[in-house]
This record gives sequence, structure tokens and C-alpha cells, in this order.
Amino acid sequence: MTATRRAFIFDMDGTIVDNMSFHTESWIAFFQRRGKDIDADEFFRATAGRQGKEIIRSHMGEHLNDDEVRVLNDEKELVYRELYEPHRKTVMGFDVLIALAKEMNVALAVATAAPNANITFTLDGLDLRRHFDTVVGAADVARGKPHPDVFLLAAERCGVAPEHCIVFEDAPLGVEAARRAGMRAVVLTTTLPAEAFAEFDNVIHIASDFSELTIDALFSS
Ligand SMILES: O=P(O)(O)OC[C@H]1O[C@@H](O)[C@H](O)[C@@H](O)[C@@H]1O
Repeated sequence: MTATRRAFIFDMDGTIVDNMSFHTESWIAFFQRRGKDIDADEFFRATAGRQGKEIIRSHMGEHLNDDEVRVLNDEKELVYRELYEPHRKTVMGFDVLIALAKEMNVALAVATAAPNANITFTLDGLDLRRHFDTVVGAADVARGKPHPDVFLLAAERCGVAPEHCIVFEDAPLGVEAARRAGMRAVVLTTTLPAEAFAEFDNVIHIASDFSELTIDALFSS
């Protein structure tokens, strides 16, 4: 009998790397330049996991065409990468967890709202891409989280059914996207406290980093 294939699907920003404060800082600078003040906490809860183009349209107007949105988003992401680069590193326990998962034949995927330039910056900058069976980003799907598209595409590319996938997330919109995809989620409290996830019935574990997680325990939750 062959064992059921299982997968870990990792959100990238705020999960593999603890960088969301740098995203927020770059959005604040971006909007300040245009005379708009934003509240950091409220902004994170409402936007983390959405694609940059969706965030720009919802704050600056649906009338913007694709080229205008791309230029604006590139400006924001460039600032983010400059700010975060000196701090770029994985969250504690991540490298050990994925090495163990590989040994146990668990498929590994990344599912992120980030554009390709940020995926390259993080996954290639930290030499992580080679560990993953697939990487799904903003360029691969039309809609960001809370839509389930990135997670469903990652699962499909891994050849694993949603009920055998565990998503790792730091943002409420990401956990909601996992819920809509029919997937369980492990929450990393890199950015928000555990209470922010109280409403979700698909959350099986909440942790401050990856070091306390046990693969068998997660799949049997
Ligand atoms: O899906 P992930 O990896 O958490 O990425 C989310 C982020 O992607 C970024 O590209 C956006 O600029 C952020 O504002 C957004 O929150």
C-alpha cells in the first residue's frame, strides 16, 4: 500500500521570514508621499496576504490601469526590499522543520501574494528555492488571499488533496484563504497575537516560531 502524499504549504512573508513590519513601513512611506496617513495595525489586518495591485487599487482607485498599478507597486516593493535586506533571515526552526519534512516525504510548497521580484529576493536571497516542489506567487493567480487560489494551485502542483495539506500562515486573510481551500492551518505569531485568530476553526496550532512543531503531531491534529 502506498502512503497518502501530504504537503506543507508555507506563506512566505511573515511566515518563512519575519518581515511584515518592513512591508508596513514601506506602505506607510508610499502613502505618506501621497498625503495619506495609514494606521499600521489596521492596515496589516486588512491587507496582509492581498496582492500589491489589489491593495493599491482599493486605496487609490479602481480606475488605475495595469501599467499604472505596476509602476506604483514596483515603487513600494523596491522600498520594502531596501529596508528589509539587512535583516533577511528565516524564522527560527524553519530550516530544521523543512529538512525533517523532506526526510518524511512531505511535499513542500510556497504560496504567497508577493510578486516575482520579492520571491527572488527572499527565496533565492536565502538559497531556499531548491527545497520546494513548487512556488506559487501573485503572477500565477488572479486573486490574492482571502481567496483560496494560491493554496489550491500549490496543492494541485504537488499532487496532494487539500485535506492532506497543512498551511503555515501569519495573517488572518491567509488563514481564511486556507479555510476556503479546505486546509488546516498553523499560525505563526510573528506579527499578530494568538487572539487575532480565535474565530478560525481550521487553526490546529499556534506557535511563535517553528522550533516547537512536530510533524507527526501536526498531521494527526
Ligand atoms: O502572502 P504573503 O507572502 O504573506 O505576502 C503578502 C504581502 O505581499 C507583498 O508583496 C505586499 O506588498 C504586502 O503588502 C503583502 O501583505
